[in-house]
Amino acid sequence: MLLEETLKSCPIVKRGNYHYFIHPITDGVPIVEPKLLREVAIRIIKIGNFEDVDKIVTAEAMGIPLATILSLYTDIPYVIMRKREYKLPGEIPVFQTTGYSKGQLYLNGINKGDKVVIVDDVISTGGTMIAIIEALKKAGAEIKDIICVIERGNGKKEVEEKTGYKIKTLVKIDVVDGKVVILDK
Ligand SMILES: O=P(O)(O)OC[C@H]1O[C@H](OP(=O)(O)OP(=O)(O)O)[C@H](O)[C@@H]1O
Ligand code: HPA
Repeated sequence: MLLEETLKSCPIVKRGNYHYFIHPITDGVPIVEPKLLREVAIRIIKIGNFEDVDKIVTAEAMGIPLATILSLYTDIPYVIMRKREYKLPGEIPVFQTTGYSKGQLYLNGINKGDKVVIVDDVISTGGTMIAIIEALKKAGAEIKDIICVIERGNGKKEVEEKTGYKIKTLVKIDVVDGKVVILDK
């Protein structure tokens, strides 16, 4: 499939000690082909539970194209956790760490009791997913499903153990000797 094929040939750069892979779905670079975007969206819809869901939730920046296409296919609205503070009433700030960055994420637009599906491009250390789940719990949302396109490292397992939620992914990878390798899940 196109997702696996494009991952195998994508470039790797170092960000501190972190070997960062650069791929259209995770970075929008060098170019996002509609064929790939469609394949990823359809694969997410096939494994995801979008029944009776009020909102799709994602994190800035690279969850946004995914949430947009999923929203168009499912007719479910979406909420973006932004890195910018808006100071709106009820805004929920949470701390986010990744393998190469630290910062804040801000949640708006979720009401108590909302049924949500979380979607993101990658889960690596799991720091971002922990922040998203924490914010949604504070908002009183009911998390119906969590789907990430790509998993690498131990983040998925750690978040599952810590939170009790199951995280679905499309592909598991590792970065070995400057290359992406596809792993069995
Ligand atoms: O499991 P983790 O180690 O937290 O890594 C995963 C997160 O890293 C990336 O986000 P980033 O904050 O770099 O923003 P971007 O979408 O702008 O690249 C990606 O979009 C995930 O949200
Ligand atoms: O290696 C990566 N590449 C792209 N996005 C990411 N988000 C976490 N890790 C990565």
